[in-house]
Amino acid sequence: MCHTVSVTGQIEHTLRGSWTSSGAAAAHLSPTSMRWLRQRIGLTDTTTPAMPSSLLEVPGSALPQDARAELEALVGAANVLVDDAARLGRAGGMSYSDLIRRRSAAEFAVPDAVLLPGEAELVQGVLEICSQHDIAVVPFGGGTSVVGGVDALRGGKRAVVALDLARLDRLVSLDPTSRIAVLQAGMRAPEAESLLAAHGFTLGHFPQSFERATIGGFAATRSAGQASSGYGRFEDMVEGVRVATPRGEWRLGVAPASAAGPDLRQLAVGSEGALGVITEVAVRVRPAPVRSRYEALVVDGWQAGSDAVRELAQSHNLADVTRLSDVDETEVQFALSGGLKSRALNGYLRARGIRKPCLLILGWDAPSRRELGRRRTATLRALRDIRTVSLGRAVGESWKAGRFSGPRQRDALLDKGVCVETLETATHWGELSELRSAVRTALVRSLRSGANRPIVMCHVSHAYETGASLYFTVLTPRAENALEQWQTAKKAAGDAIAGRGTISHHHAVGVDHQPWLEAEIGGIGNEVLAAAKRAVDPKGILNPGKLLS
Ligand SMILES: Cc1cc2nc3c(=O)[nH]c(=O)nc-3n(C[C@H](O)[C@H](O)[C@H](O)COP(=O)(O)OP(=O)(O)OC[C@H]3O[C@@H](n4cnc5c(N)ncnc54)[C@H](O)[C@@H]3O)c2cc1C
Repeated sequence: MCHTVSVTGQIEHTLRGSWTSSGAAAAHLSPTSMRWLRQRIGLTDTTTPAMPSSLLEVPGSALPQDARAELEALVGAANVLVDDAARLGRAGGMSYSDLIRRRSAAEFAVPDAVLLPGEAELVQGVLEICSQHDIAVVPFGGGTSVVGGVDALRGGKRAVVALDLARLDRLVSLDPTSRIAVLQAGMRAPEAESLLAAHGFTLGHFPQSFERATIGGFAATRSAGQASSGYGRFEDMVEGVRVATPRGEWRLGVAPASAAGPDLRQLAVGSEGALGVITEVAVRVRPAPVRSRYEALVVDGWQAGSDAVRELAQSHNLADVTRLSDVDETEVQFALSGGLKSRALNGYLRARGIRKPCLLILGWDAPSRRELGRRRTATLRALRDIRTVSLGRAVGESWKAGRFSGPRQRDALLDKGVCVETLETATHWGELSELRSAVRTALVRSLRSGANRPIVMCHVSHAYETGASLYFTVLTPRAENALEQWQTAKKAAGDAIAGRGTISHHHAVGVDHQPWLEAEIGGIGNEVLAAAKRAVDPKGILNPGKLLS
C-alpha cells in the first residue's frame, strides 16, 4: 500500500513539471524580491504558468504483446503500467529543458511501459526478457537527472521501458560494528536517513535533490551532497554494489580496501544505468550527529574567498558544509531571501571594510558539544589571516533551513518567465579563478541580448586539497525560443570548460555532456567504456544514448 502512495505521488509531481504538487506556490518569492529581479535582469511583467498535462501528447505504447505477457507473468500485471499518466510521469528528468518541454508541450520521448519490480531477482528477470525481445531499458530512480539521464531513448530497439526502482525501498541489513548498511536502490534519501536514524546512524548525503532522489541514482551518477566536505561524495560512501546485467548478476565489494586489480566497484558507480541496474548498495554510515551549528561569514571578494576555502581544505579544517558564494550569488541571495535588508547590510559590511561581499556558509555536525567547539575553533583559527565579517548563526541556520528550497524557487521563477538553470564543473586550485571567469564570460556573452542583463552567479560547495567545484546558476529573461536559448548558452559554457576542468563534478554525463566526454577521458577512455558495455550488455539494451553515444 505504501508503495502505491509513493509511486502515485511521484507521477503527479512529475506530470506537473514542478518539484512539488503545489508548484510555484511552494516557494517564497516576495513582490519586493520579484521587483528587484525584474529591474536587475530586464524582465518584463509576464507570467508563463505551467500548462495542464492533459495538453501533452502521449504516443501509444509500442510494447509488443508477447513481451508484455512475459513481463506481467514475472512482476505481476499491476506492476507493468502502460497508461499515459504512468508513462508521462517517467518521460525525462528535471533539467530546465525538461521542464520547459513539459510546459510548452514540446516533443519528448515517452517510454512504452513502466515496470515496477519489487525484488532484485525480478530486476534480473526483467533484463533477460527485455534482452530476448530487443527492448531498451531505462533505469529510473527519483527521475531528478538534469543531464537527460532518464530520457526514454529507444536506441533503435523495438520499444523502450522505464524500469522504476521505487518498490526496491528496503533496508536489507545494518552492521553497526563495521558501520555498513545495505540499502535497496530505489529507496529515497529521506527514507534512508529516517531508517538509519532509528539505529543512531546517518549517511550524511544531502544533495539539493534530497527529497526525491534515490540511493541507486546517487551511486549511478557519482552524486555529491551539500555536506560532502565532511561526509565525502557518494562514491566515497559505497562499500559494495549488487548489479543486475543482461549477462547475469554482478556483486562487488568484499573488503574496505583491496589491491585485487582496478576497483571495479567504481565502474558500477557512475555507470548511469548503461552498464547495469544497481539493485542494492552497501554504504558506509556514521553515527548520527548530536550537535550541529551553521553560521555565515562574509569575505571581501572572490579571490579572498577561494583562498580561504583552499586554506581550510589544505589544512584539513573544512567545516562539513563549506560553501562560498561569489559577489553575484551573494547579491541575489540577499535580495531574494526577503529577510535581509540588502542595502543596510551592504552599508554595515562597507563600514567593516568589505567592498565585494562574498557569503561563506560554514556548518559542522558533531557527536558532542565539545567536539563541535573544537572543530569550529580549528576552522575559524585557520581563517585568521583572512578578513572576514561574521553575520552570525541566524543567517547560517536560515541557509540550512532553506537548503532544499532551490527547486521550489525555480518553479516560481519559471512561472514568471525566467530562464533559470545551473551547470557545474571542478578543477585544480591553480586554474579555479580563471575557469570561473571563462565560463561566466561564455554564459554572459551567449545570454545577453536586447534589454536582457543576465546574472551568472557561482559558488564553491565541494572543496578538496587540490581543487574545488564551481557551480553556476543563470537567471535571465526567457526568450521565445527558450530551448535554443539555453542550449546555445550551455554549449558555450561546455566549450569553455572542455580540457580545463571536468565536464561534470556531480551531475553525470547523461545525454547532455557527451559532446565533451572525449576531451576529458580521451579516445581510449571512450573505448574502455564501450568494451565494458559490450561485456555486460552485448545487445546494448541498457539506457541507450547515455554516458556512451
Ligand atoms: C533541483 C535539483 C537539484 C539537484 N542537486 C544535486 C546535488 O546537490 N548534488 C547532486 O549530486 N546532484 C544533484 N542533482 C542531480 C540529481 O539529483 C542526481 O544526479 C541524483 O543522483 C539522481 O538521483 P535519482 O534517483 O533521481 O536518479 P535518476 O534521475 O532517476 O537517474 C539518474 C541516472 O542514473 C540512472 N539510474 C538511476 N537509478 C539507477 C539504478 N538503480 N541502477 C542503475 N542506474 C540507475 C538513470 O538511468 C540515470 O542515468 C539535482 C537535480 C535537481 C533536479
